[in-house]
Amino acid sequence: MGSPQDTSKSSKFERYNAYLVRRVTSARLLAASSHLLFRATILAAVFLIFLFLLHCPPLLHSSASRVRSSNHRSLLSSASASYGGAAWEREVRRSSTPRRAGGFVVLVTGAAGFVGTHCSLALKRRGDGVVGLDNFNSYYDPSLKRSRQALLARRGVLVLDADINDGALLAKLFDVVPFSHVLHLAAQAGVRYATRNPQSYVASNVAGLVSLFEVAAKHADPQPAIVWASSSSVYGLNTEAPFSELHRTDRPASLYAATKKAGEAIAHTYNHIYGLSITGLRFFTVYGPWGRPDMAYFSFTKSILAGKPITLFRMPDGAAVQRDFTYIDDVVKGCLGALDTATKSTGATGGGKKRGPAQLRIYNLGNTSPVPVAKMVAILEDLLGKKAKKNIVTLPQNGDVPFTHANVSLAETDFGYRPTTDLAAGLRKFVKWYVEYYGVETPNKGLNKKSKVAGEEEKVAEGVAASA
Ligand SMILES: O=C(O)[C@H]1O[C@H](OP(=O)(O)OP(=O)(O)OC[C@H]2O[C@@H](n3ccc(=O)[nH]c3=O)[C@H](O)[C@@H]2O)[C@H](O)[C@@H](O)[C@@H]1O
Repeated sequence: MGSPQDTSKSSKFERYNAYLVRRVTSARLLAASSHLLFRATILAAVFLIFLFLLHCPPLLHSSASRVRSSNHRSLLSSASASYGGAAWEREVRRSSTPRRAGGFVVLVTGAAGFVGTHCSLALKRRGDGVVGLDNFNSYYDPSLKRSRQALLARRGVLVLDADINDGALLAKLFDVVPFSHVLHLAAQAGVRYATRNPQSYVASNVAGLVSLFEVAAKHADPQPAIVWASSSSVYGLNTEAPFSELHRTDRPASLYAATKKAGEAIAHTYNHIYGLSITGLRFFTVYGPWGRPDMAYFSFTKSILAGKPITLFRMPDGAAVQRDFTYIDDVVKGCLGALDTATKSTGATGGGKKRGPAQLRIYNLGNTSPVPVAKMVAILEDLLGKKAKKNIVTLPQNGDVPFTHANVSLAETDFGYRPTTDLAAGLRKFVKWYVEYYGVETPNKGLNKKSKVAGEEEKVAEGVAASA
């Protein structure tokens, strides 16, 4: 039996134990609740950040679109987004200042492209101020575009690395320079490639065109007059020949043609609402020095010299496929004629409506004499002194049309457009340029001779006619 002292001792122990249990329990509770508090704080912070982002769409949008656009750039171009600053503005102003009284101030888009390079040089040569832009995408060898850019730089024409979808850059350019004209040649070209990369046509030929028209209509002060490149392909399945601007163009055979036709409709809208002066030029298979490597005459030359086979299309009934091949110098004269006869835009800037009707024009710029593609190959064989290995196949269903043939009487009446170069003469100039530019030898020794006259060599290599 325990003593009363023992009893009091044990109850002390019990009390002490109970006290310990209570402390441990409350410590556990405290730890658990502080964990809970910590988690709740994290959750609340995440929730607050989410709410903040949700209510700041411009931030979300701009960072997302920057990521998208940088992805796009890394895929398609090496364009750099850096622009602005005193040095940049000085360069832009220097390039755009005319050297003749009443000279134009022209923004040329796609200036490092084939037609863009030739037109920029021709404008600069006659004393107009020119600033070019190009996104240098990799649709075909960007090093050729860089060589054209270097050629333009030697002639005092600045070509910026920029995309026509970059509205902020376009707006900045119009802030720095009051362009009187835009020669809009930037586009996704190529008829058959549209089945492989349809979105690139929508991005350049539709969205890019709208981006340019938006800035020209709503931001530029004064509004410029715009001349832009449409295409013979808009005639699509039209069977009436030669193609006149009055013929149907509502049956495009390729997505490329459809986007160019859409461009013509979009031009109508911007002319109608904002009073933009707009001229569309339907180019017919333009070829020549500094041309596009994706085009048949260019890639055939490369393959023939390399001894590789070429594929020649013919119609299912065996008939020849024909093109109204048009030499670059003739097209340049047409572009300059269109610029020279373009009247001023009539719209108010800042999103205002037009003050009166503005000019809206469409012209064919072709050669007026279609040539079978097989004949083009025969001319190349002759010039190169080497036979092609021909693989003849039926025209695939990928957007090609059987023939093109331009009626150019409208352009002749309005600005004296008259093509003067036949295919044999034009291809001779192209092959001469090709041989010099790529430093290749041909079995035709006459073509390999270098010019002995000082300065002539560069002219031949540049393939630029002094008259253009
Ligand atoms: O006139 C136009 O609007 C268009 O002219 C050319 O388009 P295309 O006439 O198809 O030019 P190429 O690709 O050089 O073809 C020329 C001809 O060679 C034929 N061809 C092409 C490639 C090939 O491997 N084999 C072949 O027989 C084509 O069917 C076509 O008849 C340009 O590539 C387009 O950008 C331009 O807008």
